[in-house]
Amino acid sequence: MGAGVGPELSRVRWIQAWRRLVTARWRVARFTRHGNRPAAAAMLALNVVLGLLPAVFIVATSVLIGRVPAAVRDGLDSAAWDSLVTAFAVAGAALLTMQALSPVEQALFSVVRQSVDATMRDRLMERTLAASGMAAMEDQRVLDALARATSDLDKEDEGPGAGAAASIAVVRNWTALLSMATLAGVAAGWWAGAGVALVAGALRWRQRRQMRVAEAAFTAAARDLRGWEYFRDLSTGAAVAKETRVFGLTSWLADRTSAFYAAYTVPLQRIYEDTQRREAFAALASGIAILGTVAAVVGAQAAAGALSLTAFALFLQAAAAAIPLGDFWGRPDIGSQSGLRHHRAITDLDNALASHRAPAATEPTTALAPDAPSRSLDLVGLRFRYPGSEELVLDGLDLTLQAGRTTAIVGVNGAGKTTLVKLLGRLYEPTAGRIEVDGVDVSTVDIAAWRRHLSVVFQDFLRYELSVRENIAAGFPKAPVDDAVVAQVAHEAGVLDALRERGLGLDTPLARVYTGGTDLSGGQWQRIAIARSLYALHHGARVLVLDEPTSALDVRAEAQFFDRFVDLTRGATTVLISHRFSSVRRADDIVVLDRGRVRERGSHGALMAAGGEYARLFGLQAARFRAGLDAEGAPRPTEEDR
Ligand SMILES: Nc1ncnc2c1ncn2[C@@H]1O[C@H](COP(=O)(O)OP(=O)(O)OP(=O)(O)O)[C@@H](O)[C@H]1O
Repeated sequence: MGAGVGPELSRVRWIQAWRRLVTARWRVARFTRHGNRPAAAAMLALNVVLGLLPAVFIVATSVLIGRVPAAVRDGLDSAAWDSLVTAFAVAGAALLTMQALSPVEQALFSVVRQSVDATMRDRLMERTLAASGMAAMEDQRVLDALARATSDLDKEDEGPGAGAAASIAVVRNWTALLSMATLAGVAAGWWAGAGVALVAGALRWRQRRQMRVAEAAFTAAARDLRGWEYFRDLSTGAAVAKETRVFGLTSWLADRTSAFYAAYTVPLQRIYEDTQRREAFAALASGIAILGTVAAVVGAQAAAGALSLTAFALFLQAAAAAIPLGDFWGRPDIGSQSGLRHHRAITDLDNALASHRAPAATEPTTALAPDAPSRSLDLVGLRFRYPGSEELVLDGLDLTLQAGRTTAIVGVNGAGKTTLVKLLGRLYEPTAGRIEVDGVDVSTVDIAAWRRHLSVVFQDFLRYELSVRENIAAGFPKAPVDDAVVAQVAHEAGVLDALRERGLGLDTPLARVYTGGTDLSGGQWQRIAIARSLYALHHGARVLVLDEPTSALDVRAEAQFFDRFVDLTRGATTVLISHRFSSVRRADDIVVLDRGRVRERGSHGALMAAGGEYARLFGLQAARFRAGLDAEGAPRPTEEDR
């Protein structure tokens, strides 16, 4: 029984491998559905024609050669001469048509490639943005597949678009190869045609195998490739120019870049050389042996007069044209290999993202009142550990945030403050426990609807290379920009005055790469982020979360901001995270977070009177401020110093 299972299993494996190969190629070809279909159809028709034209040329020139003896014998007015001229005209027309159609085919290749790439880019964005939380974007498998799926987009000869276009372009080469083998068969017998097809096919197989082996090595080297790309961009990017120069990191960066480059290219090169040496030689030697035998037999037949001159010329030309078609096909080969790579990356990405997709809701989502929370936001027994981590960052946190009031959260580095912000934004789901809005478990609320209730200033907020207006209006992108509100919140956040002092306005691009553009100081950027969150409040957000919103503001600016804080937040439920006790003291409620739990809680007065951790830290900071030092003990800079 065991003897029978082996061949059966290997047959099944072959069938599976073949199906995988064909299915993947078919799927890559079907990328064309997402692009310019008329261009793809025209390209297909053109490639069939271009694939047949060499055969037309070879038949015509063979007929021409065959007619030469008769034409020479019978003279210019003979039928043989006329047919020689006709054959010459057909060969010339075939050649000229090939020359004329090739650039049109190239242009259609670009149209198909670009149109497919544009759609695939949008689909990739949709896929990744559809992941509602952060866990997917921190998953190595997702990041890896995403990097592979995006790395070839918009390249001239690589990517899904080039893959789709290449699936059509290969039709030309296969048509040409098959027509050459057919011609050789017609001219000298089926066995001669089969010999030509066998040699060209074997060379083709070796070529594709070499590409597959290199591809596998390339995939294995993906990590080194990412390292190389990272260090290459780092060493040429403007963002790091200051630090690399000040710390003299230039040669260190250059060494790292070269090391990663070598790590990913050297193994590839070795594989390439190995397969080139062993297999190319084997394929070439067997090719020469087969083709040599076939040519010798055909030549002997011709010499014996068993083959006409036309048939002999046809065989020779068809064989000579077929063999190079077994070699590397350039654009079609690079494109189809890259298309397969992209297809694999997309499949991997979908699989990796699927594990992060929330299970389909079994119950209808709960609707929130537009003014929720009107009573409270409750964190109930909240526990959380980051995916892949053992450490419990939040460990049974119970906390009620009164609606319309400001709760400040303080705590040492790593206490879990920012993690709490992420959970409030549902960038992660709690490991246990829940967040309730007026008694409604927020996990039962539509995530987009909940986020519309929320406005957040993240510690690492985004600095868009857009105008001041667009940077602020990003707080509520769903509605047309409301200029009056933009100006109002820019004024409230203190950014308008700072810009006007420099002769700048809301239209100023916040990037030096644009004409009239500028960059802002750290504190000024922070004011933009505050303005953005206030803009969201104007558009219906009810919960405002500020994670270290004034860390880059100077003392005077910070004091001014908090003087108007209650007025600015207009009764929103506000969570303020800060290391600066001077800014949290005015909060209605202060919570000291320690290792993911509430350690102390109360008003500033109550906590000071209790003489606990808050009082100790407050006293420490106040003493440092009196000594002219900041919270970390360094001399306190002004905003303009930054
Ligand atoms: N994405 C992440 N994956 C794994 N662990 C993380 C991640 N982000 C933060 N942590 C860990 O979670 C803990 C809490 O981090 P968190 O950023 O919430 O602290 P924090 O109180 O905001 O600190 P800080 O005052 O320095 O901003 C830390 O131990 C941190 O190392």
